[in-house]
Amino acid sequence: MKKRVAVLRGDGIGKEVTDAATAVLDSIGRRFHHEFEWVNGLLGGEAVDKAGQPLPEETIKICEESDAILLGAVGGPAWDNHPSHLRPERGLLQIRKHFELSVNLRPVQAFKSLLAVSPLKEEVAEGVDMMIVRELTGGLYFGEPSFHDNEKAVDTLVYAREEIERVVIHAFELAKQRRNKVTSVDKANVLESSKLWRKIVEEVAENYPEVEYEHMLVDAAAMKLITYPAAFDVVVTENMFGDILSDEASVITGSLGMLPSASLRADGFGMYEPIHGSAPDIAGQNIANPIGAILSAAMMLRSSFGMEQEASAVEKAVKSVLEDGYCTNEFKNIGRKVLSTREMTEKIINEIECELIADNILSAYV
Ligand SMILES: NC(=O)c1ccc[n+]([C@@H]2O[C@H](COP(=O)([O-])OP(=O)(O)OC[C@H]3O[C@@H](n4cnc5c(N)ncnc54)[C@H](O)[C@@H]3O)[C@@H](O)[C@H]2O)c1
Ligand SMILES: CC(C)[C@H](C(=O)O)[C@@H](O)C(=O)O
Ligand SMILES: [Mg+2]
Repeated sequence: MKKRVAVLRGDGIGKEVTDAATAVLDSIGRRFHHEFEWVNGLLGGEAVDKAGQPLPEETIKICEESDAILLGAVGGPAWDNHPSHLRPERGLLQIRKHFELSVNLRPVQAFKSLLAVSPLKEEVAEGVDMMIVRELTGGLYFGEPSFHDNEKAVDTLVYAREEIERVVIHAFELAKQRRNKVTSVDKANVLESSKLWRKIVEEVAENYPEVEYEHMLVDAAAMKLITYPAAFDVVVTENMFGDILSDEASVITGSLGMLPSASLRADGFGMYEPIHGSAPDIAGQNIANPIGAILSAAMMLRSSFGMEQEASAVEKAVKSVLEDGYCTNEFKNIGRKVLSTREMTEKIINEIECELIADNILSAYV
């Protein structure tokens, strides 16, 4: 199968981890006889510098002509004082909005081999397998008016029924394929938007009698997420709560660098990116953890291309390298074998290609 993928490496470690993800997918291509055509586009700070805007028209065109989008991360101190329309993060919000990527899936899984390095007690992190479903194109990030001057600052939190319905339905559908439980997180004791959110969750739930659901206020959810994370199956929430809770949940896995994500349009078109940022503190040092980006690529294989076996091969390779005791720099000082970004990527590729050699030997005898 031939697939064309728009690659938006972005800024800082975004470039390093995206290179890792495409290298891993090239090895999947070799093993399963697929051809991935990578088409680079500018996004974020580099796009501001080279094209005068964080999301150039040319990038939109490249993405429109592709089967999926792979993204690194954007931002960095060089652009922190730019006006809002020239901030790298603005480009990210624009691309999410342009492609109507309203459902953002952020799976959180505790790898057994990393349980000992999670800041949480082993018995708390053990068995965690949750899916955070974050609304991605509404809420505070996009509401108007939005401005500040020296005396006043305004952000607007707006949600239309349809925006809430589609993400909540997605969450209940996912729960049906998982453990039949939805936790809807809101702030309905204060926010009007959360009151509508809660009402819609109850309406949708009526169509899913087999799915158990609960409402949880976001402050309590933030606490329960790290004290009793195994209790969560599908967590559905609005844009900003989902942003914050998913970084918090990454702690369960041991590192922010571990978490992947998929941002999906209603017709299945998707953009795939790790949940972390451009990490200026470690950029350019070849020490970033590429696993979040590599697992995002696996989500792309499964969700955009229907390549289940290929996605599993990536996930299996990641798991196996972690089980062999390897890790990246943020896990140093805990007695594991520390690899650079590129070395970790090569180890994962070796795992994938070992299986290729095994397949070849096997087919020679069959
Ligand atoms: N999707 C995105 O493009 C995205 C997401 C979050 C933040 N950002 C942007 O990134 C910039 C930096 O933000 P920040 O520092 O608050 O958040 P960050 O996620 O970039 O980094 C937070 C901390 O986690 C560490 N970290 C992150 N990813 C890692 C990885 N793969 N391996 C090892 N360690 C990793 C960093 O070194 C840092 O200490 C800002 O401009 C922000 O707006 C972009
Ligand atoms: C960079 C920022 C706009 C972005 C967000 O808040 O959505 C990031 O934190 C993320 O989680 O993808
Ligand atoms: Mg975030």
